[in-house]
Amino acid sequence: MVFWRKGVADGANSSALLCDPGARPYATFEEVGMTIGGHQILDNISLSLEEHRIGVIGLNGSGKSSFVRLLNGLRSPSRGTLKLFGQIASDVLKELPRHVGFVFQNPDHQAIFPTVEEEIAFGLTQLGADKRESRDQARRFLDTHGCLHLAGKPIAELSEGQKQLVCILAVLVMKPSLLVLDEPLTSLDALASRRIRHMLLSLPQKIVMVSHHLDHLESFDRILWLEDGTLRMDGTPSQVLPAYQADIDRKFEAVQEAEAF
Ligand SMILES: Nc1ncnc2c1ncn2[C@@H]1O[C@H](COP(=O)(O)OP(=O)(O)OP(=O)(O)O)[C@@H](O)[C@H]1O
Repeated sequence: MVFWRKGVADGANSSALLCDPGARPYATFEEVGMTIGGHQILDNISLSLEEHRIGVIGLNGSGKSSFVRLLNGLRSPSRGTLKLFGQIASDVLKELPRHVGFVFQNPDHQAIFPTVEEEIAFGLTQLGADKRESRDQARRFLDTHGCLHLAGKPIAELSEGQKQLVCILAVLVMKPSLLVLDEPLTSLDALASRRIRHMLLSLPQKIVMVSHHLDHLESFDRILWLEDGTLRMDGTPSQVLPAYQADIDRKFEAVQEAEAF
């Protein structure tokens, strides 16, 4: 499923679209913070995003999912200024789903239609295609990606890897300029993970991907390391990944030492 807010801009009124999908940077955070229920989740994030491949890392609860949810309007800042595709994010919430495809860790949180074809077709109807046209387009799209054999299959009967692939295709069919992936490969076996990663890296779309697998991010252009809701480090994989790994090693040793006493 693709997340649409009620009244999303459709094909008929596309002249009213405000976002520039080619904007560089496509996202600008100025002292952005987020508080939910009195709990500070993100604080004082200032950065611009324009690289083709950006990885987001950090320990559990560091704010990665909250951060990437800001990019498609699933979450909103409580403080600071967030601009997406050249516009203040809160001014373009309805338009964001056409530019930002969001893939969740668990396909069961995303797929809502009974069959693969319906899941893929839904996004096309949201873009203005009629039902029949969207079904035809969905089948052609599945064919292009070597998945036509899955078209009529119930999503519930697919393997985890097939489900995740369908979720990614359901987002891609709408040709977003940015793909945001929140740990999309976690439940996949090594082969399925590698195949989907290979497919993702061959896409023309810009990608922001959360991952706990540091080796999956080695070829990326930029890594953001979040810690306790703040940006701890921002740089190339060769700068950030070893520093993050060393920090984990230090924390592990500290816990071991504390437990020894
Ligand atoms: N709706 C919410 N209400 C209250 N607290 C929340 C909410 N969503 C997230 N949090 C808290 O915000 C913090 C960051 O959560 P988030 O899911 O962004 O972290 P994460 O880095 O993605 O974690 P993980 O690696 O475990 O997925 C956590 O302490 C979490 O409990």
